[in-house]
Amino acid sequence: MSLDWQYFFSLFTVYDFYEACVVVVILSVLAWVIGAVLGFIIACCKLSEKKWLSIPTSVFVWFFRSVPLLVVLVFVYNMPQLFPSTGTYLGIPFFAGLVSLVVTEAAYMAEIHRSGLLSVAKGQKEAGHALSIGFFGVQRIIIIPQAIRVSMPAMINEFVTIIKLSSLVSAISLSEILQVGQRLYSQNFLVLETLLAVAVYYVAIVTIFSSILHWAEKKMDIPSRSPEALSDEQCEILRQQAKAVNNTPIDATEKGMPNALSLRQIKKSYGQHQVLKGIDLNVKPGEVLSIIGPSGSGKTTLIRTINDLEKIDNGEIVLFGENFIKPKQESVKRDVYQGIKRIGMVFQSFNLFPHKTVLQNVMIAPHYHDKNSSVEETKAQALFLLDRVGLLAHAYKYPHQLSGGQQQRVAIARALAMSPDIMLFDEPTSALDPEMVGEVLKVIQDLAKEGMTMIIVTHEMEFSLSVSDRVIMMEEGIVQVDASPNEIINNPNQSAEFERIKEFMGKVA
Ligand SMILES: Nc1ncnc2c1ncn2[C@@H]1O[C@H](COP(=O)(O)OP(=O)(O)OP(=O)(O)O)[C@@H](O)[C@H]1O
Repeated sequence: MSLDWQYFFSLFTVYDFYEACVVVVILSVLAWVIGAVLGFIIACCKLSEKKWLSIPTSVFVWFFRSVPLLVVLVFVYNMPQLFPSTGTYLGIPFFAGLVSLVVTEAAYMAEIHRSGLLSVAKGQKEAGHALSIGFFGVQRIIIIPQAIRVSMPAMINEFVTIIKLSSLVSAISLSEILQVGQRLYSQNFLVLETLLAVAVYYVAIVTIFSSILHWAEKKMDIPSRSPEALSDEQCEILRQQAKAVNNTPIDATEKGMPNALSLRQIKKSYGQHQVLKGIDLNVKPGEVLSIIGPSGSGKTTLIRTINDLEKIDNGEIVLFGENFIKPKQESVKRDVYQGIKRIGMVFQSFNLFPHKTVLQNVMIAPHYHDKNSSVEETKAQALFLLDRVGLLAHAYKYPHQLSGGQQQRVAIARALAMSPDIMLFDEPTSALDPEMVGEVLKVIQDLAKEGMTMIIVTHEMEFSLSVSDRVIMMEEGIVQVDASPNEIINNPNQSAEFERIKEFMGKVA
């Protein structure tokens, strides 16, 4: 027996096949898009801490991933027997097929989106929070674009699966490609030739759409983008556009000026482990404070409480005499967000947004908060800040194209873009190679000279002595020493505490 090739080729002129192809494409695209959106909502609910959201959605995913599509399909198509009012839509094979594909795909897509969302580093959310961007803003601008990039290859794969699964809808008499083929071979019994043609139609659809989606995926692939550094001439043009950010330091000598920060009896525990044991600390406007101490003494935890990245259990933090942070149950969201806006934070691991250019990273917070400013205005100020940290030439690069030191300088510019009254630095040089430490410390030093109020957690002992007005040494969750660099170095009263801090500094340096 041999195949009837003439008949096989004639099947590519059958109009019904082309009509069926359109049905398959519309059904698949709709199922993919609706499934992706629904799947995203389900993934967010599944990740929620609220049990009434996470439990039902987990059950939904578990159920529809377990039941074969064919069963869902036949069940949905026959649903009007149970609920006659649904017959208007579910009695139509196309709608019954679409509903079945959507619920099944939503369950699969939810798992794809969940892994995408989980893949976005925790630091990204924290960086958004530190820029006082609200929950939905963080999701929209920072988390979702990154999660979708991670999910994209699996989602493309899912589209191919949907196209193939759409052939099952022939079971409820939808006139799709397989059904047209079945109709033909039931008349002439040329089964193999017809199924071969059916396969070619499916392969063609899958190939065309996979190519389009792979092209889109490539367009979204940030690591493959590598914009060049700008030339001196290009930098000069940008420099002309740059506009100074109005960041006049607060006049500390002004009469009646309250403390920039007052920490009162701050306590914080992780489970049974009390990390902060009642910290009292006042920081005057314009003061530079370094926090040093052995590993695990609570330095990072303390600085993170100052912009609400860690909740406090007890005490309060007052910002320029105004209510700011209180324990969770007493906390006023508005006070917290208003306060965070006045504080810039620089993290050990930079936490730049990898899907945004250097310039966009710096523009993101002012653009989000100041709806009255034009994009040009925000851009001009961002260019000014980038020039100030020596990175104007890298404005259009992505974070992955920069060295650690450069990334940290962008992070400083990003924090300064909010015109903060206080800057917090959490071990800003710990993740850097030794040769890059200097360039970051220089930027911090310049800020200190300009009168910026700063709290710096650092292991750079010499730097802390040279740049700070006061050095705080923490040990086991309490402030052991609070003194000026001069007192520490000269120790005029032969204080045992200062000897201890000198000994510690000697060991670390
Ligand atoms: N999210 C957390 N959950 C549980 N324990 C934590 C958490 N974060 C910090 N800790 C614990 O709190 C203590 C203080 O940690 P912290 O990071 O504040 O110390 P550190 O002084 O900054 O140390 P290092 O200099 O090594 O960064 C440590 O014992 C740490 O294990």
